[in-house]
Amino acid sequence: MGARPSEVVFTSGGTEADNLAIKGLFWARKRPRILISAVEHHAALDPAHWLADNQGAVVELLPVDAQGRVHPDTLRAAIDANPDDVALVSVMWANNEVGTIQPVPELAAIAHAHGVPIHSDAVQAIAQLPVNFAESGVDAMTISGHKVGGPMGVGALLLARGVDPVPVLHGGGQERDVRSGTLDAPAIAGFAAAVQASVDRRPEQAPRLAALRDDLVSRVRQAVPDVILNGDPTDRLPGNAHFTFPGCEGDALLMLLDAKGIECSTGSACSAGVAQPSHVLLAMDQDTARARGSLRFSLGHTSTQSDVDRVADVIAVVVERARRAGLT
Ligand SMILES: Cc1ncc(COP(=O)(O)O)c(C=O)c1O
Repeated sequence: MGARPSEVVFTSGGTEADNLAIKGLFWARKRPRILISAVEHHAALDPAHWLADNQGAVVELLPVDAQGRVHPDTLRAAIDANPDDVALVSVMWANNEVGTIQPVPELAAIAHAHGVPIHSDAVQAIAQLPVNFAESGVDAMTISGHKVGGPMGVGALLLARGVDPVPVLHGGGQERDVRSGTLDAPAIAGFAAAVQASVDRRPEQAPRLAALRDDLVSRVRQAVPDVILNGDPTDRLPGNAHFTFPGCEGDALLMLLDAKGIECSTGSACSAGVAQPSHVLLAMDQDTARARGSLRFSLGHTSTQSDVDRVADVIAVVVERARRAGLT
């Protein structure tokens, strides 16, 4: 991934890596403003909000366009307002709900032009997109084992040389003294193998997934003509298709599809079960009803054409039934 061994700080997963980057850089920089995109995963948003509630941080949510992208001019204007006050910037590589890819190298160049460190959560991206830590220009990058087919409970913060966040965990001084604690070597070995396999296989997997996803999108559109594809139509994670089915409750769709053996997700998988419209869709200027009628299909290395065929075969009937059940 373009990181030197000394730039890999192992953690217990993406959540810890995001917390270390955001809290640690905020504490190290001793400046108030945290510029963070409005569509981040809660693992990045919540530590920023916690710092605002408890440590005097000023969190500025960078707005996104209707496709979920932070425009470079938006970041430039936010930093320019007072460059000396900015502790850090955090913008994810690709969104976990709608799949939109952010212009991270461009954003990194803007942050660096002002001497501000930038963190990117690349948890969703590394198996599906060419992500190179050194070339991206970011100072800190979050990755996680279980999103690349590796074990749960292990991840890493890639941390450029000379970037020194204040530790969240203090103790034995492991991992550059940034993350103390005896490392879970078996989990790390599994994580390393999974990252290696996913990076090696990406050149054939990504186009295969994109073709399956495109087929899924076009057949869902044929079956449900008023369906809306959320996120960027092309510049998105190859395995992501995120739809709004107008007039439906996402949870009703989820249950009807589950009964037919199809697993998908409303909102972020990590926050499913919490009956709130997705903050990502709301940030994309969607109204609550549209946000609540949304569903994400994720394709991965085990997905096949017959999985897509199955969705295409049942989606019209399922949507019809969910519409009759109505919005609550
Ligand atoms: C974009 C993103 N960041 C962070 C996380 C949290 O990672 P972990 O579950 O390894 O703590 C997730 C998990 O889904 C994610 O999708």
